Amino acid sequence: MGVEICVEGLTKSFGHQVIWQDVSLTLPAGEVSVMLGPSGTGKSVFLKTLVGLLKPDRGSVKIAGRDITRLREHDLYEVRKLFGVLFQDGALFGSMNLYDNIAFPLREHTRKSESEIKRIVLEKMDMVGLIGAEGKLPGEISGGMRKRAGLARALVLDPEIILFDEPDSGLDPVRVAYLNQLIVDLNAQIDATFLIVTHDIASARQVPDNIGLLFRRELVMFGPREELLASDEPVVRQFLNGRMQGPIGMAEEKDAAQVEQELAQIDEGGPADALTPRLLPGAGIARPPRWEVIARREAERHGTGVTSA
Ligand SMILES: Nc1ncnc2c1ncn2[C@@H]1O[C@H](COP(=O)(O)OP(=O)(O)OP(=O)(O)O)[C@@H](O)[C@H]1O
Repeated sequence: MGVEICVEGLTKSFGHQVIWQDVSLTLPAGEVSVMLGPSGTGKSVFLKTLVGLLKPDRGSVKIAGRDITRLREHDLYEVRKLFGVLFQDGALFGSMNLYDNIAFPLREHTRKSESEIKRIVLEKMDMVGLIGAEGKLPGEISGGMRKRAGLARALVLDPEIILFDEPDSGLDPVRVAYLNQLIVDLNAQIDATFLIVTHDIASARQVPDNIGLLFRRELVMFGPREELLASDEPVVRQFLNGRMQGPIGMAEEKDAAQVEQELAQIDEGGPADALTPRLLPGAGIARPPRWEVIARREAERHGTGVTSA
């Protein structure tokens, strides 16, 4: 079972540049959450702060009840073992084949025998569909395969929390669809707490239990998927619909009068958006028990049993 992450009043600056302030949210144990936000709003900084790679100016990050912002390096090292992180490019060592890349955390952080390591590496490679590619170098495979190899490596220490930094960047839509399915299947199988930073709205609509949005140095909203997808908050609607009209500008925020004029001109036409159906785990993979509760909640809000297929 994954662990809950409870963030309270978190603020981070670099020099005089405030990245975000007073961020509070709870990532529920075992659930999938997505963090959205325009470029440069500090999503990667947020991930790094959760894992203790960056120290916030103020606030707390409680993981399994311990505030990691106050831990000494040795204790932080222990807490970090709860995490698996999938970096944007997979962060593989270019001179090592996939097997050795994936075995690396086990050889570094455990005293397991090579035969035990082999069992675990092959199990994780099987989970991400990479069996047969053990001997390949990262430079010899596609971007999608590199992501999956990075994911297998993030899984070998059986993490309670997995952070994904733009897992879909640089992938074609079909590979993104496969990766999303893999993420949903993995969550159902290992029950860890997932946080995904992405720019891909289609993924954000289908995959998570919860969605958050960072903008103007603040967390505009964080809550259940169906709540954000139905929100009238202009920033949320603009972002989820990928529109130019609204508070988010090309480089900076726009002035209030311009935003008001643009919003007045939007004709959304037709009935309010139907709730995008949730991506279900693949055949043979049991749905986590929480899905029943979520399906009921979504059906109540949207009037149909869209998620209980
Ligand atoms: N170590 C650092 N020192 C100083 N400034 C930093 C550091 N790391 C990040 N920043 C600044 O923090 C801001 C937010 O960066 P971050 O990469 O978290 O944004 P992001 O929302 O992930 O962007 P994108 O969606 O484009 O990946 C940027 O202005 C960046 O320059």
